Amino acid sequence: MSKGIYLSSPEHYEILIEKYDTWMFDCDGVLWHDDQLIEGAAEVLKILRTRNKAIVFVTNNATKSRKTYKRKFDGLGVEAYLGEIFGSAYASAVYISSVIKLSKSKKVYVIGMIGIEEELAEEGISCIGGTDPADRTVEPFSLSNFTLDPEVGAVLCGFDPFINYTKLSKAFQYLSRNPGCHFLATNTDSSFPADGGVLPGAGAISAPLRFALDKDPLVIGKPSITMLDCIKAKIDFDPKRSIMVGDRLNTDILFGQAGGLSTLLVLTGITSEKDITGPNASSIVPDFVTQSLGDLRAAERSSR
Ligand SMILES: O=C(O)[C@H](O)[C@H](O)COP(=O)(O)O
Ligand SMILES: [Mg+2]
Repeated sequence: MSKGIYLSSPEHYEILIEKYDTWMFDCDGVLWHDDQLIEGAAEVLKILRTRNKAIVFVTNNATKSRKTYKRKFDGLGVEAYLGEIFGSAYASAVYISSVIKLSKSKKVYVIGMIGIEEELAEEGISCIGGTDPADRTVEPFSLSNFTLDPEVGAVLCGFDPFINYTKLSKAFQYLSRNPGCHFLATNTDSSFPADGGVLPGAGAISAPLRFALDKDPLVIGKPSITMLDCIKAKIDFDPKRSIMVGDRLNTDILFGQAGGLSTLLVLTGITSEKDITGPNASSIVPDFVTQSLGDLRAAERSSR
């Protein structure tokens, strides 16, 4: 089973940089862990910009809006522009407004963070739930205290560290009692690489709802082509001259492959060596593999 071309020499990295005009980067596990930049990542982005490469950031992390991500990049001293940033909260809000075309009189019940609320507001879509303190209760949920809001036309579920039985029960009411209510998920990553280890991801937040409803949501984020459509609506690129750099096989690499891009897997996030070699290797095979994005700094030395 081919396991992708392991890059190791400065020449390898130089050839790779020369070969692609558009570089799409996953964020968690590629550029950073939480607020800790991965060594060399910022330098590599600088090298690519000096080589006139197009840069796109594509994250399934729905906790932040594009504007908040721009502030995060600024705070970390990493050059980035709002138009380069695509998060699953943004893609979900665009999907609801432009594809579903949810009436402006309708609302979205949100399981998730302020990133989703801000992107929905940008699209002129009202929402309830989300960061509402009333939903963050530890009190048991009772239907006697619940009134279904007839204006809720969609439930959008993203990463929510305040997940609880109340949030799940309210979402369950909207989805089980209104057959026309859309069930959407920003992404279904099972876990994510945090600073210091791995934590349950957005997929672990929506899993109880999927089980209770015996129904899967429409997933907006990687590997869904919906996320790529959102990028294509804003950025022209030639998939044959583009590469997707990610740390997760079943989101980032599948996303790149679905879009006809080349793919580079880095081992600084979720995927480790044992996932791509040996008897239990995944059937998802990236084009290229390297330990860390920072390895591409070596290209500079070979081009001197
Ligand atoms: O759990 C999540 O929401 C995602 O796993 C996490 O945020 C991944 O973000 P990405 O690696 O796509 O930047
Ligand atoms: Mg990642």
